[in-house]
Amino acid sequence: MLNDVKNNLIVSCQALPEEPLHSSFIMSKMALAAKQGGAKGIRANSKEDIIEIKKEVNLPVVGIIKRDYEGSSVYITPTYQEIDELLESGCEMIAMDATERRRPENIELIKLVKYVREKDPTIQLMADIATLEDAIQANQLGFDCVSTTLYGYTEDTSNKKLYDNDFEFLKRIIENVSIPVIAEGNILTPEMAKRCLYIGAYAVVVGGAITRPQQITERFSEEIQLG
Ligand SMILES: CC(=O)N[C@H](C=O)[C@@H](O)[C@H](O)[C@H](O)COP(=O)(O)O
Repeated sequence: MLNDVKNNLIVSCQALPEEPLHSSFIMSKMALAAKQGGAKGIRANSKEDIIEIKKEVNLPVVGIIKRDYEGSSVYITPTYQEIDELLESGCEMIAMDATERRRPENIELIKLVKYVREKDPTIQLMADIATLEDAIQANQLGFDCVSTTLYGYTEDTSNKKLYDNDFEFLKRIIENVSIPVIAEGNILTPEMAKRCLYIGAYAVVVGGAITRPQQITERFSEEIQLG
């Protein structure tokens, strides 16, 4: 999958149960629209959505399963259960939370990496990270790439955005790991996506700015009210 998306756009097509577009059918059409617009890969949540998306487009898919467990704030592919479901989904890459936070049942990240490698050596692994330390650890654990997905979304980084100080965090990750670094999270415009690639990101994942109309509308209505 990495070869297919190099220097290109991956569109994240996700709508959680509480969101207006929650539906595997709608996500498959979002993926089709993304493909028609030039996306070279799709990021998607849940086995059901991935299966529907795969029927509609022939693009490689980064699969995740978001699931909440009591006592852990890790929710992106947290346990073996979600990995088993993704292995059945047909996705080409699995992304998982690779932060140093405690996982459900204290499962160690390295064990999940080994599990995927044993079950299906052809599937690539993306580490969703929030700090430089997470990225370095993911590199050492043998992930195929890291993505800045969780920067700004953990207890320690909650006041941050990827685009702060001209993507300073992204630059720091690129300087310190040897695997491809994907820019993901709060990339709101084509110019920002281009800037990430110029800085040295391997590929860019854009979600809400393309596939979450409630977020897009909010930015318009806020701006109008400010005016
Ligand atoms: C933090 C978290 O749970 N991120 C999720 C990860 O899959 C998605 O909700 C995001 O849409 C995705 O990362 C793309 O980011 P953005 O929608 O900002 O372009």
